[in-house]
Amino acid sequence: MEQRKVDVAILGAGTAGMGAYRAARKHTDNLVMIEASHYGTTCARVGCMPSKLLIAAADAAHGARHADLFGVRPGEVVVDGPAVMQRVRDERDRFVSFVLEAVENFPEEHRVQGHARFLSPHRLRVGDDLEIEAGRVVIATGSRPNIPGFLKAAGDRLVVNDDLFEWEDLPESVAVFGPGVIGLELGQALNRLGVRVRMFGVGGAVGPIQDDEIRECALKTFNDEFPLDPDADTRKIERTDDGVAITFVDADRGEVTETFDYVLAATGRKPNVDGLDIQNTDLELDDRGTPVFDSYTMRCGDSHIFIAGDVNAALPLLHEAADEGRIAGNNAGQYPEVRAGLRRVPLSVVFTDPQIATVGKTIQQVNEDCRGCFAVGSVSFEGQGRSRVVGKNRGLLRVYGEHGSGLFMGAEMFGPAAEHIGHLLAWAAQQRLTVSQMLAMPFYHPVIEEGLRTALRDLSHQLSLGPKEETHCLDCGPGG
Ligand SMILES: Cc1cc2nc3c(=O)[nH]c(=O)nc-3n(C[C@H](O)[C@H](O)[C@H](O)COP(=O)(O)OP(=O)(O)OC[C@H]3O[C@@H](n4cnc5c(N)ncnc54)[C@H](O)[C@@H]3O)c2cc1C
Ligand SMILES: NC(=O)c1ccc[n+]([C@@H]2O[C@H](COP(=O)([O-])OP(=O)(O)OC[C@H]3O[C@@H](n4cnc5c(N)ncnc54)[C@H](O)[C@@H]3O)[C@@H](O)[C@H]2O)c1
Repeated sequence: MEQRKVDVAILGAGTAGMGAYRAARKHTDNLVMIEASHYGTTCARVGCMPSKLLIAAADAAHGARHADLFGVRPGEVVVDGPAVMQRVRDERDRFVSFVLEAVENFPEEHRVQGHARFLSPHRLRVGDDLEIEAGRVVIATGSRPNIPGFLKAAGDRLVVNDDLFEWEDLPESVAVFGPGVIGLELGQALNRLGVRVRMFGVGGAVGPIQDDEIRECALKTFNDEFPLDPDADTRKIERTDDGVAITFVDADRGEVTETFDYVLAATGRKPNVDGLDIQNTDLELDDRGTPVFDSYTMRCGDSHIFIAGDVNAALPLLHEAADEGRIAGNNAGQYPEVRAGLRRVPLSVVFTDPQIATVGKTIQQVNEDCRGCFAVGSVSFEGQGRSRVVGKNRGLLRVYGEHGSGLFMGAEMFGPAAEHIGHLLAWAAQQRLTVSQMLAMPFYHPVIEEGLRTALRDLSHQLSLGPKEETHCLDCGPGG
């Protein structure tokens, strides 16, 4: 058995692990980054990037099909499945190659391949023939799809996001289980590429939406495109000669059976803690078996172990994994000195059409923090000038502010350009701006952001800080 002794060991070479490695290396050259599988990160290989590539193809098809709105008739729209999937893979491989290049630039002695697990708080076993004694450890092992047992009846036709990007062609039909972020993004994209899609949820959830009015609006809009039951009653799943037969209760038709080529499990992700023999660390675990940690230092209890990225199940997003990795790596490197790192205002974007953005506190958190003393401003994008001009006039934005202080607290949006408006709102929340300060900022004309101004004016009025928003106000140009 080979033995090594290092100052810092990092488990996982994803976004969080690589960030941790770079930060820790500023403090010591005696460190290792251990990767159980492929280098390249979840984001580039099977996550953010290939999903957005598929969505880009879907947007192109959708745009061509709806050009008629503008009097433009491109003719029959043909989706060439193999060409769509080829571009997804080619561009994906390009993104992955940049990550691989970065890893190859790390000194060879810093890179170890094999599955790591704890033998004791300071000792790690990697594969069968390496033992590492580590002064400090960063756990950055990511997450994997969580597949409910009943979906296994789909047999070889059960797929997760990783499999989908390897398809050589588009199938005829896909049943998507889980209308969460992954299910909505991939399901809508497949549907727009001509694949028959039906979406099955549980408990009524739609993506990350917490505001009931936004959820209603999103649910109705998605259902105009493909059937999405957020609380489906699925009776039976069976692998047949033709694919997968799913028996479920349809609101209009009662119990029906529909056959699909594939079942996509998008039913949430599971932190990769279970393969770590975490019980050998003596760390305190929460009721899901995840180590209890400080979200500013990423330190587990008062130990020498830090945890960053999807594995801690707190904010499973790319920019959060990068921040957490940096904080964890820095603290592991300079241990026993441990410092709080910069955490940002929560921001998430779902790349559906319309997009979903959530910013700052949820409506439930605002209610709790303000003890009920808050107001909501809103705007519908149906009549909003710029949104109508570009034919993207669907959706709703709701902004939350505190009575008295006039502080902007958070927002949820289902609408056009939510990826951009979400950023403006997150920057305002992080600067702790009041609604009046936000309204003092410039707004160009005609832009979708004028819709944000309308929502803020409404909020200002609801907080008794400003007049009622005029309908068709002329200083905003038509349709603010
Ligand atoms: C389909 C999809 C789309 C997404 N889209 C977006 C998006 O648009 N925007 C966004 O912000 N986020 C998105 N995400 C989320 C984002 O990809 C993750 O939050 C991010 O990649 C997490 O990085 P990580 O470093 O924690 O994990 P990973 O990148 O998964 O890295 C963990 C690494 O640890 C390794 N590992 C596991 N166990 C061990 C072990 N015992 N020993 C050694 N190594 C081990 C794994 O092999 C893996 O390489 C998406 C995710 C998916 C699945
Ligand atoms: N645009 C982005 O930023 C982006 C894109 C994709 C993924 N992600 C990240 O990846 C994480 C994981 O995504 P996800 O979509 O797997 O998880 P999720 O938690 O967003 O959604 C899972 C969905 O599956 C549903 N579900 C659970 N069990 C079910 C069952 N038995 N039948 C039907 N539905 C069921 C849940 O109610 C939920 O709606 C997200 O939380 C997000 O942080 C982000």
